[in-house]
Amino acid sequence: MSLLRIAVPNKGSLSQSASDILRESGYRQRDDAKQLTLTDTENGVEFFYLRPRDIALYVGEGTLDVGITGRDLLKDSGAKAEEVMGLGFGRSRFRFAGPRGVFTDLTQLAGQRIATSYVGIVRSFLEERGIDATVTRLDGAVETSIQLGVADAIADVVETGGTLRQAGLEVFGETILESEGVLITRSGAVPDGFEVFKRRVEGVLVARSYVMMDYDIPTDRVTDAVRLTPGIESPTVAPLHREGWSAVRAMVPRDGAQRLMDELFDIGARGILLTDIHACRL
Ligand SMILES: Nc1ncnc2c1ncn2[C@@H]1O[C@H](COP(=O)(O)OP(=O)(O)OP(=O)(O)O)[C@@H](O)[C@H]1O
Ligand SMILES: O=P(O)(O)OC[C@H]1O[C@H](OP(=O)(O)OP(=O)(O)O)[C@H](O)[C@@H]1O
Ligand SMILES: [Mg+2]
Repeated sequence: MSLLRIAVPNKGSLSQSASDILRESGYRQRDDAKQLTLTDTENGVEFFYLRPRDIALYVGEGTLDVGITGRDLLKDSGAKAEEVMGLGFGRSRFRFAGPRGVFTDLTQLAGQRIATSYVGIVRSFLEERGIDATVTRLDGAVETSIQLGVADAIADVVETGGTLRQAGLEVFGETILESEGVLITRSGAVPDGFEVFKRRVEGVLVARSYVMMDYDIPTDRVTDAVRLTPGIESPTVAPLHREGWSAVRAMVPRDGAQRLMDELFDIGARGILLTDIHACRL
């Protein structure tokens, strides 16, 4: 059987998190940052560690079957690859920014020079809005280009906003794109072995966002309790040895789990336990 060929970021913001999610999904990952490829025959996959910016290209061409990259990089590449799912890490916003107090509106960009590492995204965004500006590609440290007189405004990845602040810049206009790490395949293609890979990764994402909740409750209040913890399919309800009591087990979203415990306690639940889930198949 042929191996599923997967592209993984070799450097940058997405690299560590991408390897982590693959490892949690049960795949082997390199332990030397200089390693270029890794074959995991047991799991039927082969990993290629590549620049995140190049990954959509390889996948779009069909050279590699699956890739992990940023949504912004995928969009910027114009490659014939499509997002299968967001992976919840490497979250950022792609924004226009300029010197403090200079720009308030996107229309002011007309006739200006804009520096960015994401020329594809910026050009199509401006074109859609009929704004005519000069877009210049820089490799990085885009924030400094205004001070150096190369550009009037920039478009760049903003995470905490710290870099912009340091450069005396501020964002303006609507957010161009909300980005995160994404799983991609060639447009319209479902490579052999992809379903299993996808299910494993999905299992990790669910395990990260859900926890298992167990509690005991008087049987006459089970209906109310189950309304609070409906689970994914439906909660498990089992009789306790103690007459008139039941045990309930259900997966609940990690966010808000503490509040849920308070509410369950209020309606009479006791022995409420929260447990991490490490992996699952739904
Ligand atoms: N704080 C951040 N800075 C840069 N990119 C980020 C950040 N957070 C998430 N990302 C995402 O990482 C991807 C860019 O990865 P890439 O490796 O090209 O650049 P990088 O993380 O800036 O690394 P470097 O510039 O050090 O090579 C994009 O999808 C971007 O949205
Ligand atoms: O909002 P913040 O939390 O400050 O993060 C955003 C900054 O991080 C990235 O730069 P990076 O460090 O990758 O350098 P680069 O510009 O050379 O890519 C990005 O290009 C922004 O400059
Ligand atoms: Mg960078």
